[in-house]
Amino acid sequence: MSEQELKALRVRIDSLDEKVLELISERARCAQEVARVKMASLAEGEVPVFYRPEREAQVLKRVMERNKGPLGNEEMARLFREIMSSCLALEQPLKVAYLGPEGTFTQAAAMKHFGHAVISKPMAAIDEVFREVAAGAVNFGVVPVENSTEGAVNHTLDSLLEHDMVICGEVELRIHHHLLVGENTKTDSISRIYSHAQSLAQCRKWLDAHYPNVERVAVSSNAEAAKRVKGEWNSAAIAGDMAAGLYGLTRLAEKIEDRPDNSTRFLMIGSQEVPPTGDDKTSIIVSMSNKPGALHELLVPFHDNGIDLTRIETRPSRSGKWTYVFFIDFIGHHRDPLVKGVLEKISQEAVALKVLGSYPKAVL
Ligand SMILES: O=C(O)C(=O)C[C@]1(C(=O)O)C=C[C@@H](O)C=C1
Repeated sequence: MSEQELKALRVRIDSLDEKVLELISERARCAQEVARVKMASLAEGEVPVFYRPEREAQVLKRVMERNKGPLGNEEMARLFREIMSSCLALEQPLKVAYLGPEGTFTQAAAMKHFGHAVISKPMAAIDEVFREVAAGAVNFGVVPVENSTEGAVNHTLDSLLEHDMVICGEVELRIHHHLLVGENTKTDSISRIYSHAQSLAQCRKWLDAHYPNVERVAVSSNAEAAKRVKGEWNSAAIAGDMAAGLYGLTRLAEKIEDRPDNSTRFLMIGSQEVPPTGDDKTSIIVSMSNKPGALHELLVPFHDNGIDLTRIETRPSRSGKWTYVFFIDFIGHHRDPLVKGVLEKISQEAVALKVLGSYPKAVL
């Protein structure tokens, strides 16, 4: 390519950037207008709701449907995700608490869902995220709920039982783990590997094969593990890209998770009910009486109405020995007439039924 050709293409890019810039600014002014309309149409004492997850899901889906390339759908949606995040920040900067410290996969999930224009607050434990949301100190919380290799995150399920929260969104993240060391580490004398218990479990076979005699130490998060090894000489951490970058660690081995499709699903919790989008999921907790066939009774209405269950999890109930509650996720919104009917049928048989929330299926 000649210098002249390159110059001409850059002139074209400059001119396109000017147009993109003007269009993004016009969109941002439009969002400011939306905020004005929302404020103007409030009834006496009503609180404005600026964040609209159902609308955001619609915008991102539309972008993906209309995208003709060469950028991929996910890539294009990610760009629009950030534009929308900045537009929302003009209306109201969202405050989001997540399972910290900085650099956790939960932080990455929060950014994937809300974009980077939010004010984010790392919390030390899952329960603290719930308490922060319950206290109204933040608009939303982000917590992990299940991993494709290791299963349920029980702390989150138990917190959902204890607190009155609304689930208003979900996001899935591919989880890649690396073995990380600080600059002073003697790599041939590693005697200890830190990580979160779930991450150690997700890399169990790799660790058995490569570091069978090294002590595995479970800490509160993999970002915490990364933070610790920064100053230590004989230790390594298992953590992801964000933590590696944040603490300036070197990757001794990359993508060491036992399953290449290792993914984690995260929930957005808050107090805002989300209207139907036509492509939603609902999460409920049900407790049935301890009698034969109870689980069958619970599942029949779903089957009879052709409603897809996406997950069912059992946890001991807090109210009696050997009694259980079921966490169920299914396709549909609790305002859909079909779903309404199923929930009514279940509540006739159940000891207790709580709808945790209906929310758009993850777009990104
Ligand atoms: O449509 C709205 O209600 C808006 O506030 C606009 C907008 C957007 O930028 O498209 C911004 C924030 C909302 O969460 C959803 C969409």
